[in-house]
Amino acid sequence: MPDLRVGVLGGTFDPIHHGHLAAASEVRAALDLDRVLLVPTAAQPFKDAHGHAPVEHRLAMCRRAVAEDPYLEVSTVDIDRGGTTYTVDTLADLQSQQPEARLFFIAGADALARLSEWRDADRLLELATFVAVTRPGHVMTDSSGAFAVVEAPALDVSSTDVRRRVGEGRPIRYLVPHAVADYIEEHDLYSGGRDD
Ligand SMILES: Nc1ncnc2c1ncn2[C@@H]1O[C@H](COP(=O)(O)OP(=O)(O)OP(=O)(O)O)[C@@H](O)[C@H]1O
Ligand SMILES: O=C(O)c1ccc[n+]([C@@H]2O[C@H](COP(=O)([O-])O)[C@@H](O)[C@H]2O)c1
Repeated sequence: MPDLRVGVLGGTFDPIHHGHLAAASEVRAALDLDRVLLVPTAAQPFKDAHGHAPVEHRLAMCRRAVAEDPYLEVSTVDIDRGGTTYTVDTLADLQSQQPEARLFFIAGADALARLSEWRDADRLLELATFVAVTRPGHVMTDSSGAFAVVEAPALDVSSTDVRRRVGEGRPIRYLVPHAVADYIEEHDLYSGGRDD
């Protein structure tokens, strides 16, 4: 039986936006993946977890965002493990859940720029094929050829921008799925104007 080809897009997703979804969708098609898992972090090692929306909200928004795409799924592997989220653990746990899968870890150019500082950086490239996606405003720094590179649709949207807009009372429709915009409104997220 041929290997299952599974993409893994880890993220804080505070909140998930169309840049994430377009990148996941592009990589899935470009690399002929069977599916892409969106994996919300419990606590990203380089970010202050207390500054972020509670994991329940970040997870709920991810679930709403993928509801209508048969190729995208949400995995709670990092949330279930808890503590600080290290990708070396994410990949090991996903591989033991799906021994037949070949994993493709997807990250934007900004995230991969600091890959050498990630836990067990040397081992990571053995656990998955790393896929770098282009992102407006961020230069792809890797010239080692260690990553597969996929040109994502150039959507210049960030979670920081979405949070800031909500805080300023500006629209976020068309930057995030409608179901995510509705969720943010229903739960009054980000209205304090935090922009970290
Ligand atoms: N617009 C985008 N295009 C391509 N990749 C993206 C885009 N936005 C985020 N990514 C990638 O998705 C992954 C998860 O990103 P993350 O959840 O940190 O979103 P973010 O918009 O960068 O958030 P923040 O503004 O809070 O730092 C990272 O690998 C990041 O590089
Ligand atoms: O493993 C690490 O040391 C490590 C350090 C920084 C980021 N990551 C992972 O990179 C992914 C993207 O993170 P972020 O902050 O851009 O959403 C997410 O899955 C993080 O867990 C992982």
